[in-house]
Amino acid sequence: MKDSDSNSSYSHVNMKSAFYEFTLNVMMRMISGKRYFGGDIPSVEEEGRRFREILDETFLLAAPNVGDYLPVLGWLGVNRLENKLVRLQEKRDVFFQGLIEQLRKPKGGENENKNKRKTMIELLLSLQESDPEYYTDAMITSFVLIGEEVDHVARTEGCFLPPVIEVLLKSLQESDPGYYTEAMIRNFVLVLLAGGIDTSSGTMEWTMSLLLNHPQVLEKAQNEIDRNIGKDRLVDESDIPNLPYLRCIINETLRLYPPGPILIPHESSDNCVVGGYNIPRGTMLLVNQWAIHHDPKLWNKPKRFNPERFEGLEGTRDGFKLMPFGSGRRSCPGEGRVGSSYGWGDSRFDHPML
Ligand code: HEM
Repeated sequence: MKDSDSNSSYSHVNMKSAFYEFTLNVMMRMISGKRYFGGDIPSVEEEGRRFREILDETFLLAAPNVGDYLPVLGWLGVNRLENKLVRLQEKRDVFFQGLIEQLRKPKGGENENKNKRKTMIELLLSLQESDPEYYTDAMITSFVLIGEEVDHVARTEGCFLPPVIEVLLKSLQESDPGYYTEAMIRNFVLVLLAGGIDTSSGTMEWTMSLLLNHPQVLEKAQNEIDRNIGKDRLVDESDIPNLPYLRCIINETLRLYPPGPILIPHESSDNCVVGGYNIPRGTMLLVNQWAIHHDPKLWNKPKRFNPERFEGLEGTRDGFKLMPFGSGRRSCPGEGRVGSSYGWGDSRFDHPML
């Protein structure tokens, strides 16, 4: 890959680390306002690496648990999963409490106020003045923190979103300390990070691998970027809606290599019938999304990487045939972000290769 920092020609790039660090930076900026990698501050990078170890351990312990299928093993304490989970939770608590404390520290006087970003609540209150019926107090206090609407507000007001932890601490915890406890904030942040980092960086890695192995698709994607963006600047997040072929590539990558091949285990809240089988209430259900995405009855030549099959499709789902973000109430809340930040990340890596 061409090295943008030097006049010299090409250098080897470890794409796995590059995508992981990029995604971790994006997520951490959103959540705590921090950037771990690429800033040349060793102590901050060290904190990033510590966090990565915590995430790796979380995924190792979240792998299918044999005790779920053979409960007797769990009773005998064969893999001591519960002890390991308790120890991991202690480690995670220390890490996230540290993040909370850093953001709680009072920040410097007047200068800080001059450059201060508007908080999300301030933005919403200014909108309330123009449209009080829609932006009611109840709507503002219950506003979903991560969502398209918030993005929209920030964009139309032309400012950045304040970090999620700051909003949780400053506004929500102050207004309802009984509900927004520090344990709740720590776990909320952990779920967002655990759900968002490996899924996004892994998908970027698969996309790059597929593109390098299908040069004609890469060329078509580059032509689309040239036509719509030009060669004088890098792709920006707001360009993504003008890059429909890139969207097809993302969908085809997610079809072939969904980061959650059996989604997250669900539990039936009532007796129900699925595909003719009676499912009692309280049964653990796994959806084999991998099998659906590769089913020859649903897809023409399912093993082939063929982004064109998604031409004309808006979004990232096609009925129940394509559902890389799951479905229903517990589907992925990050879906809206993924098309923009992940597509943007990948296209930035595509672009310098021209
Ligand atoms: C390529 C990127 C991503 C993919 C393919 C993906 C996929 C998924 C899938 C399949 C589920 C389980 C849905 C189900 O069981 O029905 C899920 C859940 C979840 N995802 Fe994502 N995700 C991605 C990125 C993100 C991002 C960026 C975030 C955070 C901003 C995120 C946060 C979450 C959370 C919090 C859940 C749990 C939702 C719940 O249990 O109610 N994900 N994701």
